[in-house]
Amino acid sequence: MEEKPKSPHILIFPLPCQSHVNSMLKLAEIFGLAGLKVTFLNSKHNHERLIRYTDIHDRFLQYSEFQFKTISDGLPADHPRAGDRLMEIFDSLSLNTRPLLKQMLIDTSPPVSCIIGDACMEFVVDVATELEIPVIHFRAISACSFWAYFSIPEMIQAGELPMKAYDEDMDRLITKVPGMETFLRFRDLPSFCRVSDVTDRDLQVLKNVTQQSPRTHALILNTFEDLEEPILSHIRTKCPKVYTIGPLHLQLKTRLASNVISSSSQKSLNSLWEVDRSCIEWLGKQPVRSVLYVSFGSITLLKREQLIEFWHGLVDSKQRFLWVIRPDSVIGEGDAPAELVEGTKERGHLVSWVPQEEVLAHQAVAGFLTHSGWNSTLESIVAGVPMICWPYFADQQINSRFVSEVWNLGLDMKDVCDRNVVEKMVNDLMVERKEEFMRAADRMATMARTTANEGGPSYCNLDRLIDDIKMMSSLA
Ligand SMILES: O=c1ccn([C@@H]2O[C@H](COP(=O)(O)OP(=O)(O)O[C@H]3O[C@H](CO)[C@@H](O)[C@H](O)[C@H]3O)[C@@H](O)[C@H]2O)c(=O)[nH]1
Ligand SMILES: C[C@H]1CC[C@@H]2C(C(=O)O)=CO[C@@H](O)[C@@H]21
Repeated sequence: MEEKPKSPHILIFPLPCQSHVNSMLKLAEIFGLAGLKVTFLNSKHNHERLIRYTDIHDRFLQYSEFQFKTISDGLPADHPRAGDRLMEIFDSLSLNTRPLLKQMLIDTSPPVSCIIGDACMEFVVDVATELEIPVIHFRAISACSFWAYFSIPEMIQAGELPMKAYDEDMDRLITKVPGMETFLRFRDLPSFCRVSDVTDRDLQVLKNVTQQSPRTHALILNTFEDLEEPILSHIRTKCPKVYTIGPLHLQLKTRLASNVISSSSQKSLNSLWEVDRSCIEWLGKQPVRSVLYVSFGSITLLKREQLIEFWHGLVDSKQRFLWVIRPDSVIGEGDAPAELVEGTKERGHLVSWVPQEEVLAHQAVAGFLTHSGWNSTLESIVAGVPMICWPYFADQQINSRFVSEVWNLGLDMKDVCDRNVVEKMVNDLMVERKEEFMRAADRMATMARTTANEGGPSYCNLDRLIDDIKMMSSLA
């Protein structure tokens, strides 16, 4: 009798950072919908907060072949895991988590047939190779950011990195990122490139992890061909097998809607904090397309003076605004300054955490002042909402350049925090150039929805990925 092909057992392991967890959790749920056996490996810290603030366990109970496992990220419980201190996680993972992962893989039964690992974690490829388990990389950033990181060795070789001195010409063009020679400035590079010494720890970490991706069976990117094809063709010269499956949040929604069995709620899993739904009621009282939504993601930290500059610019713009100020996001303070809360009542609404996809889809929202995190950028693209970009760190700098100069979906406020600039850009986006940006955003939103709908390129790529994983497992 023909031996039944082995069914895959996939271990999905994100960088223990909220947005990476949430992206890969969406992929995991799609695998659950496809009936695959999945072990989702989350850090203890993040899993406890997911349990506390979402319906994660009930939501995944319906997938009989799905299990959560947790692992220590090696950081103390009170570590902020935000701002630039987040970079400390890399050493901790490599030192503390690596041996735990190896032992877990040895002990897991049935054995793991394929690891989908966050491409930020170099040690995963090393451990998997030692145990002869195939690895597929998932990188939670844009193709353009990935490609800039991948080109760091060439930039160093050509003397384009590091910074020359602190009076560096931040607007000098970078020529060693193929496909970006005509518009990429030094200031648009990932923030880890703003160093005067190429041995800088963070630069080395990001350079080295990105160079690992060609070692893996394939690379998964949460993007789509219509958005980044020119850059994807460059990446494919180094990583031949790239699966573009984005926008992932839209793919999941599409697949949940067409799955008669799934009882999954559409409630957001993007929660490391209590979601405040008062914003939806407040939005319901605002005129159509009248509100600027303001949020800087799950990691950004702001100085008090920066917060005040944004506040004056928003109030002076005379536009309505919904502003997320995350509980841990103001350096040296707890919540937002009292005078800011008091002075905001007339046209603004302050909240600590919102269901962002729902907010961006609301008819009252006409613009998004964002830090250009990749998930926020994709969510804004899908919702057809133009952006003002104020990048904080990592891949955000290059995302904001593409939003403004390549995709024409908004304005880049990089490296500036001034009330007059905030006021002017808000008025440009919400009044002066509103129709222009809305038209461009609507065109891109249509392309995003087409690719993620059944039969679209991203949808079909994800089906191909599932078939690829099944094939790998049957050959194991
Ligand atoms: O009130 C809020 C604010 C944000 N979000 C969600 O939180 C996520 C934020 O993700 P993202 O926009 O990617 O920003 P970060 O949390 O900062 O993400 C980190 O990880 C990303 C890759 O996953 C990188 O692109 C970013 O630069 C990096 O900072 C999004 O899905 C939002 O929908 C909410 O649900 N409610
Ligand atoms: C901790 C940050 C360093 C880089 C990581 C990342 C990436 O995939 O390059 C994006 O932003 C952050 O989430 C991670």
